[in-house]
Amino acid sequence: MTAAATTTTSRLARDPSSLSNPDQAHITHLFWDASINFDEQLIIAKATYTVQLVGNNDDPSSVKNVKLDTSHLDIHSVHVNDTPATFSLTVPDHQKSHLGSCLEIQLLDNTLSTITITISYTTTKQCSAAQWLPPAQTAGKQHPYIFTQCQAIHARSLLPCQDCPSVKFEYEARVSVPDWATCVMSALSKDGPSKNAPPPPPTSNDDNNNTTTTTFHFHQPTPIPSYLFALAVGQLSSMDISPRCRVWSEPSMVSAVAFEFAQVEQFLEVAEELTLEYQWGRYDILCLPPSFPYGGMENPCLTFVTPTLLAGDRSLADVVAHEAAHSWSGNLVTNETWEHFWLNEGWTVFLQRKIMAKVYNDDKFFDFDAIGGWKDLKDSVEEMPDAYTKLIPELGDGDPDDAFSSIPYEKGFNLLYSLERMVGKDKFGEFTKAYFNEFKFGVITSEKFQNFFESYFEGVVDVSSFDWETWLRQPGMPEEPKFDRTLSAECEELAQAWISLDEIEGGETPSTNISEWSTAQTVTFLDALTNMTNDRSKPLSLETIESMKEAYSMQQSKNSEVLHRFCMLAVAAGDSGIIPTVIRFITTQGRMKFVRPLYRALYKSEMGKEIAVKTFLANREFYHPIASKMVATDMSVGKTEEDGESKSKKKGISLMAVGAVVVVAAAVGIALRRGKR
Ligand SMILES: CC/C=C\C/C=C\C[C@@H](O)/C=C/C=C/C=C\[C@@H](O)CCCC(=O)O
Ligand SMILES: [Zn+2]
Repeated sequence: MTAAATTTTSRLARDPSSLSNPDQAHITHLFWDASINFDEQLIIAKATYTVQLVGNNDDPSSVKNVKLDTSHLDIHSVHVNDTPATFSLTVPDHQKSHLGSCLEIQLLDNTLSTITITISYTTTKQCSAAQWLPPAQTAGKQHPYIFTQCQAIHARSLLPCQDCPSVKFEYEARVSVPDWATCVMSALSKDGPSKNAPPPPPTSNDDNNNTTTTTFHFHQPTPIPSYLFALAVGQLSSMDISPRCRVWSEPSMVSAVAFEFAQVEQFLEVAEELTLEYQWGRYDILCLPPSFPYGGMENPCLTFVTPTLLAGDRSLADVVAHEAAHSWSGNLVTNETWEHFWLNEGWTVFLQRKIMAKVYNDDKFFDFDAIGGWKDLKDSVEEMPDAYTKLIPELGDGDPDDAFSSIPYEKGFNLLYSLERMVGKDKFGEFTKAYFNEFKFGVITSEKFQNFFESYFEGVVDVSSFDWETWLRQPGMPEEPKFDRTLSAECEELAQAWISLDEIEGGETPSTNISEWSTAQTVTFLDALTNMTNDRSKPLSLETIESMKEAYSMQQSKNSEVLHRFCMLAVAAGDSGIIPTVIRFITTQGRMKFVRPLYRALYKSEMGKEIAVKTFLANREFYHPIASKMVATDMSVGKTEEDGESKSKKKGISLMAVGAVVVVAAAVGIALRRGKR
């Protein structure tokens, strides 16, 4: 490990998203002993932490307490060095409920620099990190399922921790589950004959409920921040796709998942050429049930992905390239606080585009994909408050989930792209390797990044003209770079042709045959068309939408990216015929990238406002708690159904007056998920 590897907490910026005190003490190791109780939908756990005390002037005896983040945990007991300890939980601030309560553990007469803290606790129904799925929400329909999503600050609802990315710890885990289930974690298995083998059923015993259980064992020897702690338990199968890569999913999907992500070994090899050797041993992929709220989550050793990537033709596998790239940017070099999130995501998008350009053997793909990213950036800048359009957002004690958008991804990418253009590709390639090598196992801020860049190029290239201040601290869009539009031109021309048809009465339907186009081309066409309608501040007409349906049948697309974009255009056009398709789409998968804009668009439209609220209320249990919270906020729906109704009524929406079409359409979602198609 390099010097950056040591977490020198005294020099860390204060993290506004955590109530813990890492400047006084930090966790270096966790042993997590947990039992998954599907009947009660809770986790009963004992967490044992090795904690290094720092204190004032490096005097451990000055540390009076250790403060940990928790959220809705039932804490049963706390021991310090095997002796019962006094602890208290602060009352959560309702204005900042995402921060949870601080667990303060008193240290008495301590002179040791390293102590052990053991906490017995149980999670509760309010655990925002976990979604407990009933059998009906799984592909197999036989058994329940649980999965977690901790980024950004949900780990505290799963275990007491220093829920700030600046604190990195190794972990070991022993997880007891029903004997039909398999447990996977963001770690290496200790159960197989070798660490690479799928775990055989390890030990069996009877727990208190007389259910036969199996215990799985894991270790994560590379220190991780709390947001990368992850777990899934369900009926799972696996298939090897390379010596270090295996896919996991419910049994009926595993071949499809193996086919879709077969390129992952190649992604890793290209990423290694761009950065440095892969550090995590294994790179496995878990394809989750459809309510997983993100495209992918870079949990170390085990990326989590949404099944909406299963297009059947590998056309959406760039999300896996993205998650694989996080093995360096984010997981190895980690944003010190969430205000520097762009360093996780901007770098990851940059590496992802380099990887895909190499895999497609086409340099021009880099700009082609960046053009799509530019549109996402524009949309986010229009939608988000100014404070969140800065690359270093003013997060304060606001909820990081509220600040999440494409901005850190795409503005961050464009900052790196401008730097690359300034110094040249070759030099930037060398800088990339130097950067990951310097900060691996450590944490990074925007200031550290700027300093490292400037000193790296000192005397080599004049980089003094780069306007860091505007890039990092000013709101809004950066200046648009001159992207190479060779690959996008045809897609943009077709979009222009549809706009012309839309504007000229009796015009000709464009004749371009797109049946052989790649998904990326189709998506670029739809993005360009959306951009053009936004620029002229007028949606497409109903006639144009009808002609598009006839020409391309995108309303029936099996590709989630294509279907999503077409649905957005049709809703904006006021096409009530698209509503059943939209409802089916937003009630059979819970990926926020698709679900949130569609709910918002429906909610904004005259035809869809009541439908949106009613559909959400009828299906809210289907969504992961994070998605449910975000959609509810987007539509000002309250926490409970009654609350939602009263809030909606205050906004002038009568939920009683929902038409038959709405009820039928909402039922479609439920029936489809129950497999009644
Ligand atoms: C500037 C914002 C500051 C902090 C926010 C950090 C995390 C926020 C949070 O809401 C978690 C995000 C997790 C993202 C996981 C995966 C994404 O790459 C998915 C992107 C969308 C998709 O493809 O579905
Ligand atoms: Zn990412």
